[in-house]
Amino acid sequence: MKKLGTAAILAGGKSTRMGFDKQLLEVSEKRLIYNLIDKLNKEFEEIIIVTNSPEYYSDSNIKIMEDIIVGEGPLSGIHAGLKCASSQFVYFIACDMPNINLKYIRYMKSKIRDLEIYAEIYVTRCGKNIEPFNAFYSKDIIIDIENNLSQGKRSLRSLFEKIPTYCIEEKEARIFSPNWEMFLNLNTEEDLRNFLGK
Ligand SMILES: Nc1nc2c(ncn2[C@@H]2O[C@H](COP(=O)(O)OP(=O)(O)OP(=O)(O)O)[C@@H](O)[C@H]2O)c(=O)[nH]1
Ligand SMILES: [Mg+2]
Repeated sequence: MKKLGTAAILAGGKSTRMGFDKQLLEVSEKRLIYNLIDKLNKEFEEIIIVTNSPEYYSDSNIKIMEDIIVGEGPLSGIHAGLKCASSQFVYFIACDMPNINLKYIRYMKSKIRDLEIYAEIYVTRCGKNIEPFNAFYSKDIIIDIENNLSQGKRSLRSLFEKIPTYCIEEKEARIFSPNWEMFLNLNTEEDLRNFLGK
């Protein structure tokens, strides 16, 4: 199996804070998710959208995957993305993250390929927290996600605590994205207005 090569976009959330389905977000009259796909195509051979509304994507040749364990939040999406992926590690991004940074993706890939450490998740630290997206997860953790969800553990944090996780330090990541724009996510209408400069 190839080590790298698959990217997955999570697009199956409830968008409660935004008030409309975020997978339909538009920037300059183009659907944001298609911008993400165009960029990811430069760095990945396989792109998967994990959504529960496949009808939104009839016009595209990307892979569409629906949640297998439905209704458990981001872990549902990561689980389905990993199941569907043909590479060992999968890059995950959320459909509301407009600033994909290809240089940082390449940097993370080089860590996965070249570091002589064992990790199944590659994420970035931000203060005391961990950024769950713009990150890589291994197919080997599918079973751990299933175990967590069967015990009602829906948080990504409980996953990071139990699985060998490599954290890129905030200082290191800021070299690529000084204002942390590569982790920006548009959760509310205000976030969207600020992003569009309106
Ligand atoms: N496939 C899938 N993706 C999900 C699910 N829940 C959240 N996501 C995705 O995970 C990412 C981060 O989630 P949030 O930003 O909290 O999105 P959300 O849950 O739709 O928004 P809120 O309801 O406002 O919290 C987004 O890309 C969501 O689409 C789910 O149950 N399935
Ligand atoms: Mg969000």
